[in-house]
Amino acid sequence: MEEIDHLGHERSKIEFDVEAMKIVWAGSQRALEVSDRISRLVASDPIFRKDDRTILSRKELFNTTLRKSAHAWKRIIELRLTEEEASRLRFYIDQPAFMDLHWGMFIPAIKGQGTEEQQKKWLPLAYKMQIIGCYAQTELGHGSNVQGLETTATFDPKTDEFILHSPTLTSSKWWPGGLGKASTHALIYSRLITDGQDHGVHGFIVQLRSLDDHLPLPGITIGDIGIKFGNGAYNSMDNGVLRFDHVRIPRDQMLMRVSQVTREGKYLQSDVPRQLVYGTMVYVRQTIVSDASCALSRAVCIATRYSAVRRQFGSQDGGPETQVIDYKTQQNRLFPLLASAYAYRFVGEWLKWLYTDVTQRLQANDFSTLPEAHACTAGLKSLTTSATADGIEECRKLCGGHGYLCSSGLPELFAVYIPACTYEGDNIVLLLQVSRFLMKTVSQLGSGIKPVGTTAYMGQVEHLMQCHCDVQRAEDWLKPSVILAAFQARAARMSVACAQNLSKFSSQEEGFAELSADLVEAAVAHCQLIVVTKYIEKLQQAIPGKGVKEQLAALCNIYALSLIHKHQGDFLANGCITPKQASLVNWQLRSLYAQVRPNVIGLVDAFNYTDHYLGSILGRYDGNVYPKLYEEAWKDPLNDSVVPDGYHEFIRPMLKQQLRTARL
Ligand SMILES: CCCCCCCCCC/C=C\CCCCCCCCCC(=O)SCCNC(=O)CCNC(=O)[C@H](O)C(C)(C)COP(=O)(O)OP(=O)(O)OC[C@H]1O[C@@H](n2cnc3c(N)ncnc32)[C@H](O)[C@@H]1OP(=O)(O)O
Ligand SMILES: Cc1cc2nc3c(=O)[nH]c(=O)nc-3n(C[C@H](O)[C@H](O)[C@H](O)COP(=O)(O)OP(=O)(O)OC[C@H]3O[C@@H](n4cnc5c(N)ncnc54)[C@H](O)[C@@H]3O)c2cc1C
Repeated sequence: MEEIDHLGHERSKIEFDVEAMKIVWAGSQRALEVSDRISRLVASDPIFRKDDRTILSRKELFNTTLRKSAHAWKRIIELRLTEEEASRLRFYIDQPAFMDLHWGMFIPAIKGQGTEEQQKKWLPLAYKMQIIGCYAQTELGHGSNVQGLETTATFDPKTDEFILHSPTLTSSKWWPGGLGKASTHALIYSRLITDGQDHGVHGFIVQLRSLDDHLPLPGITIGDIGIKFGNGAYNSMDNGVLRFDHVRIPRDQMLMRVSQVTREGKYLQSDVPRQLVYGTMVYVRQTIVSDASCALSRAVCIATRYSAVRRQFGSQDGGPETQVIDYKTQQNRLFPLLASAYAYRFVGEWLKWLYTDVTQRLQANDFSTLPEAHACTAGLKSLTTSATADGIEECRKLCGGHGYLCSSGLPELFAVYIPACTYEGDNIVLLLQVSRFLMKTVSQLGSGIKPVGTTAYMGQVEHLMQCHCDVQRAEDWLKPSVILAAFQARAARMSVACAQNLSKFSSQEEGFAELSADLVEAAVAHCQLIVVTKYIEKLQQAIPGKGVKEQLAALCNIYALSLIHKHQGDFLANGCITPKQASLVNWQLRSLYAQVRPNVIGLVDAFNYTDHYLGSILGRYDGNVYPKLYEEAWKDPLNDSVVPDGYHEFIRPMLKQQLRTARL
C-alpha cells in the first residue's frame, strides 16, 4: 500500500535546505553520514527493539540491557566500528546501561587520574571489556559534599596494601550505575589514611566480583538499590549499593597522578592541583550539555510534528479545523524550546572545544584555565538540564491528552531524563560553584587581573553598570550587538549587586549562605549569556545551504528574546531595559514566530531522527498518528482477553451484590 505523508503539505512549504541543516546539526557531512548509517543499523536490528520497554518487569528490562549491551559489543567488533561509530551506536540504542559508566566514567577516570604505568595496566583490559568498571563516589550519606565521604582506604605498610572499609551505614556506596549487578571493578572514592593521618578523598581501583563466576569477592556486600521513577526509563540501569569489610588491595591500585603513597607509607602531593581528582566530573558534565540538546530536540520533534497534525476548533464553512501549531499560545510555548535545542547544540560544541583545550593544557602542566572549565561545565550542565527537563514536560502538555500515553514516547523520555538535574552534581550546588567563580572575578576587578574567556565582559564593568539599551523599534532587537549588550549588562549588574551585598556580612561564608538564592540567579544570568554569545559566534561562521543561516538566526533571536521576556524582572529591575523596550521584545517575538512557522517541520526533520529512535506515535515522520494510536492500543496486554482476568473474582460478585441490594 502506498504510504501517505500526512505532513507533506507542511514539508512543501519549507523555505530552506533541510539537507544542509542536517549537516549543521550533526556537526559535519561525515558526522551526518555516520549518524545516519548507525541509526538505520540500530532501527533494523530486532534485538534493539524498545517499544515494549514500559511493560517489562524490572528483571526482564535488565535482561534486555544485558542482551543489548552484549549484542552491541559483538556488532562493534564484527563491524570494526570506530569510537565515534560505537558512541553513535550507544546513542541510538537509547537504553541507559552499565556500559555508559564503564566507557563514560571508569575509563576517563583512569586516563585522567592514573599514572602512565597504571594506564598501561588497566586501560587495555577495560578497552577489551575484559573487566567492567563503574564510578563509585556517592554514598548513602553524602553525594554533593564529596569531602564528606566516609569510606576509608588505610595504608598498611606491613603488607604494602590499602584496606578499604565502610565504617558506618551512611558510608555505603549508593547510586553508582553499573555497580548493582554488572561491574567487576569500580573506581572507589575514599578517604586516604596513612599513619593515622586523613589526606581527604582519593580514587582507588577495586575488584568487586570474581572474573570466573561473578560472585562478590570476600568482604564485599553488593546489590541493586531498587526501582526508580517511571516505567522503563532509568530502570534498565543497575544503580548499586556496596559495603566493604576490611578489603585489601595492592598499593598500586590508588590512582597516583595527583598524589602518591610510597612503599614506606609517605604521602606525596605532586604539583598537579588537587581538583584533578574531580576531573572526570568535568568531562561528563561537558557531555551532558550535548545530551541536553538531544533530549530536548527529541521532545520538540514529537511535539512539533504532532502539533501540525492535531486540529481543534476554528472550522469555517465545513472546512478543516485549525492546526494547533497555528495557535499563538502553542507557538509561544513550543518555538522557544525548538530554539533552545539548537542553542544547546552549539554551546555543547563549544564546550567540547573548551574541554579539549583544557585537557591539552593540563597535559602540558598548564592549569590556568581549569577554574573556567569547571565553572562553564558546571553552569552549563545545570542550565541546560533544568531547561530540558522542564521542556520535555512542556512538550508533553503541548500534545494534550495523547502526550500522557507511553506510546507518545514523552513519559519515558521525561522519566529517563530528569535525573540529569541531579546526577553529576545537583543543579543548585553546581550553580553555587559558578557564583563563587563570579564573585572571585568581581573581587579581582580592581587588582589589575584582567578577566578573560567567558568573564571577559566583566572587564567593561563600569560601562556595563551604566549603559542604556539602544532599542527604539521592535526590529532593533534583531541586532546581535543589542542583544549581547543587554545580556552582558544584566549578568554584570547581578554579579556586582551580589558582591556588594556580600561585603555587608562579617564573613564570606555567612554572606554566601544568606544570599545563595541571589547568587544562583546571578549564575543563571551568566550562563545564559554564554549560550547567547556562543550562538551569535556560530552565526558569524560561514554556513552553507539555501536559507539555513536565516533560519538559524531567527532561532537565535527567539532564544535570546524569549529569555529576555521570561526574565524581564531581572532586566527591568537592573535598569538594563525600559518597560517600553520589554514590550517591543514581545512584538519582535511574534514576528519571529511567523517567520519560522512555515519551516518548523523542516527544522525538526533536520535532527534526522528515525522513528525507532523517537519511539513516538505522535512524532512519526509521516504524521500518520490516529490509525497507529488506534492500532497500538490493541497491543496492550490488558486487551489480550475481552473479559479481564479477575472478572469472576471481583467484578461479577460486586455486580451481583448490587443487584441484590437494588431488589431489596
Ligand atoms: C555499547 C557499547 C558502547 C561503547 C561506547 C559507549 C560510549 C558511552 C559514552 C558515554 C559517555 C558519557 C556518559 C556518561 C554517563 C553519565 C550517566 C550519569 C552518571 C552519573 C554519575 C554521577 O553522578 S558521579 C557523582 C557525581 N557527583 C558530583 O557531581 C558531586 C558534586 N559535588 C562536587 O562536585 C564537589 O564536591 C563540589 C564542587 C560541589 C564542592 O567540592 P569541595 O567542597 O571540594 O569544593 P570547594 O567548594 O571547597 O572547592 C574547592 C576548589 O575546587 C574547585 N573545584 C571544585 N570542583 C572542581 C572541578 N570539578 N574541577 C576543577 N575545580 C573544581 C572549586 O571551584 C574551588 O576552587 P577555589 O575557589 O579556587 O578554591
Ligand atoms: C540516576 C542517578 C545515577 C547516579 N549515578 C551515579 C554514579 O554512577 N556514581 C556516583 O558516584 N553517583 C551517582 N549518582 C549520585 C549523584 O551524583 C548524586 O545524587 C548527586 O551528586 C546529588 O547528591 P545528593 O544525592 O547528595 O544530593 P543532596 O546534596 O543531598 O541534595 C539534596 C538537596 O539539598 C540541596 N543542597 C545540597 N547542598 C547544598 C548547598 N551547599 N547549598 C544549597 N543547597 C544544597 C540540593 O540542591 C538538593 O535540593 C547518581 C544519581 C542518580 C539519581
